[in-house]
Amino acid sequence: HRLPPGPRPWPIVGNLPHLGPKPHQSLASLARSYGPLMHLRLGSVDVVVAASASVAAQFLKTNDANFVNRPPNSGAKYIAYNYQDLVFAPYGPRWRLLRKVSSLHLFSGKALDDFRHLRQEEVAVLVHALTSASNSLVNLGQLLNVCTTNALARVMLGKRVFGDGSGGVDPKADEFKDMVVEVMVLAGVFNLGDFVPALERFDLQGVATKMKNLHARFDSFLGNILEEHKMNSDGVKQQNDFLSKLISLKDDVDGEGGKLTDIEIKALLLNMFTAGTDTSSSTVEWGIAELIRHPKILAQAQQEIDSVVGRDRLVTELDLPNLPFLQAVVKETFRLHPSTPLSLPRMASQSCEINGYYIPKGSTLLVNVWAIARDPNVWAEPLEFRPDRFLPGGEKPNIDIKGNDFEVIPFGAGRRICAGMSLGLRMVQLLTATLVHAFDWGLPEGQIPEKLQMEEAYGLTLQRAVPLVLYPQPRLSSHVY
Ligand code: HEM
Repeated sequence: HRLPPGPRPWPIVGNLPHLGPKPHQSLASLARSYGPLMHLRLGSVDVVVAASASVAAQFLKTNDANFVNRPPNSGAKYIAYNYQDLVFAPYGPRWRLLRKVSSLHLFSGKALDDFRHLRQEEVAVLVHALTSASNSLVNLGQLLNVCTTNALARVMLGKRVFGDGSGGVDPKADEFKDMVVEVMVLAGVFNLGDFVPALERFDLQGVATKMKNLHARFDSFLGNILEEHKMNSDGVKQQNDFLSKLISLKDDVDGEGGKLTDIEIKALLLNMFTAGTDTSSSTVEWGIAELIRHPKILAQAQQEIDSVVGRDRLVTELDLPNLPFLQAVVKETFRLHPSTPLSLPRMASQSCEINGYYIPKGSTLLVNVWAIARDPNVWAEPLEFRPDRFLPGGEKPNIDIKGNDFEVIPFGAGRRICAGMSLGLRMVQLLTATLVHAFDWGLPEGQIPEKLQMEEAYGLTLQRAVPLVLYPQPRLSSHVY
């Protein structure tokens, strides 16, 4: 029963103080002392941390069946309708049903193709908004977030949720993004009550209270949408959007219990709107920031798109397979800036052995995807932004980022891999390609590309500490805008 090595725990709180303000960074530096498979004790909970590709593969491939559940946590309890959602559902028939319904109507190849025009329309709205602002500074992350949220809303609800379609800033959109970011910040807090049961009722960090308040705001937003939808769809012919399909599911189509309760429907919408908006928009924001720091790479990406698409129209999703350099830029962005640096936690259903070490039943597994993708034993000059490492002749020409090659797993891996990977990847590629092709980017006066701030903020998702603020300068034929 030899546990993996790790730092010595303090009484009661264990290794919680070791996590510091940015746990993915602290855990990466601890792994440099203790190795890629580490054991920590957070309060009374055993936690194991995987920080190399081969250790992650041991957990998420060889032993994936033992790690298909997520550990109990206050976010699932207070925000995600007490585990009635997809992200935190216990592995079993209800998880399978929620995942199947989402895959079929949102993420399958057919669903993605059916809704391609909606994503492209929303991206065109964003381009229009950026063009109108071309002599002034824009907060790129904010506008990207409006775009990803509206694109998702049109597929899920059949309509935008924010703005008048001009792509400009709507105070409601700001509030919604803040709510999503707050979910990620709260879900990223290592809440004492989750690890020291005796302290749970005192809610010392105030996390549970904030979660309950935030849940109430989301619930009222989602409850209104659901009621409105039910009223509008009464007697009218079947609508094509995801929510209408969820509402009209019938009982037990295939013996797995096909009908969803109102709570399950709201919980699923909550999952998609939180997991599927800021993850994609902030990845694009990081990518554009890297390209601004690397003008030669930006020029090369623009040249590729110009030669495939020309300068008389915007990029479409159908162009993406013909843009290998752009795809390499996106891979490199996901490598250095994975949206969820510690993935989402998993839990050992049974005790098991990994690399000769004992992993106790009930242990929480954290996979440090951020550290894995910067591992100097696997990547040459890991901190450099070098997309050509993914191209023929580079160090990792054939690697994909879809959970098969453990050196870079921004979407996780195994049975509980990101449900929205296909959509997230497409949206990030389309947005990055469009922003690169349609604009040159100017920095505010006094800022220079090499010195652009690249600090990370705290949270379950990787936000920029300083938002990217830029002057967009159109570079295509004027009729395109
Ligand atoms: C940049 C894009 C995205 C990234 C990097 C990302 C990353 C992740 C990661 C790391 C996980 C945990 C996987 C694991 O446990 O192994 C996850 C789960 C999940 N993601 Fe994403 N995600 C992205 C976009 C999306 C989108 C667009 C949606 C939906 C609209 C979505 C919905 C989900 C859901 C529902 C789960 C839970 C799956 C389950 O527990 O079965 N994600 N995502």
